[in-house]
Amino acid sequence: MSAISTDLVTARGLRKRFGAREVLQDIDLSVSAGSITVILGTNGAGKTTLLRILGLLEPADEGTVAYDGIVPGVSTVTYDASTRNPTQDPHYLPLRRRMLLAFQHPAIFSSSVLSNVMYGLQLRGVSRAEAEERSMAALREVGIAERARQHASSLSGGEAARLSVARALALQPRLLFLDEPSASLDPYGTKLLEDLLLHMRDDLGMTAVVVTQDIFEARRVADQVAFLHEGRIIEQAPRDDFFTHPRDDRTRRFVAGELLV
Ligand SMILES: Nc1ncnc2c1ncn2[C@@H]1O[C@H](COP(=O)(O)OP(=O)(O)OP(=O)(O)O)[C@@H](O)[C@H]1O
Repeated sequence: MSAISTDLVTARGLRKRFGAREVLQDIDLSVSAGSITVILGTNGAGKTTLLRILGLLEPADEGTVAYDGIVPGVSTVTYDASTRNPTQDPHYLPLRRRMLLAFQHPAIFSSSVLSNVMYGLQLRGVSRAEAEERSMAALREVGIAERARQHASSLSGGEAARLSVARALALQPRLLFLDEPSASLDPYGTKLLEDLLLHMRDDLGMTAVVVTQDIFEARRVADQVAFLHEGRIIEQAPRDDFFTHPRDDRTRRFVAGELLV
């Protein structure tokens, strides 16, 4: 990460409610360009919902998100809660094309593994030949090139997770959102994923926001850590500060593996 870092994503005052339940409250979050920000939190804390809002898959009820320097030639794209359906709104299309969200159970199209990786590239206007070349290279990097012609629905959970990472590698989005990327990976797959994540940051200049419940994974990959608890960001800090000098007692207890009630 460069010494002078700019914030690529700045969320202010995000709130989200499902029925009577307030799932996110007054969320402020900053994501520096070229960094890996890990969102840690307990089950049901709102991590996936926050990722979906930041990734423009879900509207917030209140608040704004500024995306700086993601769309070429456009300094800032601002999202606010008056947009009811950011997924459909053409205003956000150039922004969405520069972002990729990868979920624990990736959306898999009913076609070959290779086509699943190529799809995003072709959607963005990359020629078929180049898309195939980049996709095969990505599948080799994640270790499932021999599955390229196989039907994607026949992949195991861990292989599907690798397919998600291959999509990111092939596409090289400016901003990558990963939801519990190593949840179904074996130790070798987890190491591969974490190494690729660091490679994407260091060599490809990508910025990532990673949701996990695994504090050890956060220690290994994070530049910044945000702790989300019961819909609120309790603390956001550089990794070492977060783990060695947590400011909030709930963060200290979470990091120590204690039950938060
Ligand atoms: N579409 C929805 N409709 C109603 N409630 C929802 C919806 N999506 C999420 N929730 C609720 O919002 C809360 C936060 O869910 P979310 O998936 O964001 O949490 P999480 O931190 O990712 O949890 P986990 O670690 O268990 O995956 C949960 O109580 C969940 O039941």
